[in-house]
Amino acid sequence: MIKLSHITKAYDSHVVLNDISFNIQQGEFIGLIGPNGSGKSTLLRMLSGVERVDQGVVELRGKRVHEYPRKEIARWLAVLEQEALPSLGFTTREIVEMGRYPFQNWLGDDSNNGHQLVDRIMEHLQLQDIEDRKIDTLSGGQRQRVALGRVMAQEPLLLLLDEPTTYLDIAYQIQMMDYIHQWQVECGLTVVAVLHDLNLAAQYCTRLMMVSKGQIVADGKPEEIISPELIKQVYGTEPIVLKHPTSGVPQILLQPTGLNGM
Ligand SMILES: Nc1ncnc2c1ncn2[C@@H]1O[C@H](COP(=O)(O)OP(=O)(O)OP(=O)(O)O)[C@@H](O)[C@H]1O
Repeated sequence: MIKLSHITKAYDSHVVLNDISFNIQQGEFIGLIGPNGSGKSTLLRMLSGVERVDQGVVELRGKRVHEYPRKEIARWLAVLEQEALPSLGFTTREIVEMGRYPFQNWLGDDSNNGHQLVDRIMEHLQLQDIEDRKIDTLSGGQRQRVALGRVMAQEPLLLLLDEPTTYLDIAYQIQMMDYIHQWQVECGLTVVAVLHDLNLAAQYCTRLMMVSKGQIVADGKPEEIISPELIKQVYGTEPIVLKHPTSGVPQILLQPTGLNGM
């Protein structure tokens, strides 16, 4: 699905991504984790093709990302970013319908029964009660559900997410990740998500890539990546790592440094 070969990207003379290579298979749920400023969002922008690499090659489904016309790539690649919704007076339903744009002809007709799909998504994400509300009147959690509805309407094969749970309370965080996980499992969706919350990342991702100073310093299953040693090496703070009592995945507890030795 995704093949990166020797990607390098610099802004001015500051190297942000340094010789990154990896492959991602269809159906994987990848978490990009790592400290602030390590290059995670930049890497996501290289994957979606909105920014060009300086060196190296990004291939999606066997073809260089920049060789795809934008409308064609939008039929199978969707990006969910923070605060990416337009706010100029659109309703919830209108925003979700925008996801169908890549499938419409010049008359605005949808080639694939898009209306029924939008109805199902509105129901699945419990958006019917607010379908006529302008999105600038919604809460942060509701807006994030609407943004998810729009990318679901796109029916992508590849979903790129940048911090999908920021600003959400714990119930909405779990709900959001559950929706995405269910979609990934049922439809064989490939997901690449930038996540700061290492506990959510370990719960939902099949594979984690730790980004540090523009390089992938570790790549593997959550139980291989979430270790006190690696986290200390990369973040400079050493957590306690425990096994989740029901799922068995590693979970971290932070240790305030001022309490050490008390
Ligand atoms: N358009 C840009 N112009 C100049 N520098 C940039 C640009 N985009 C990113 N950078 C720099 O590249 C580095 C990596 O940024 P990036 O946003 O990819 O990191 P990140 O790991 O996603 O960070 P965070 O976790 O804080 O969101 C940072 O030093 C940032 O300032």
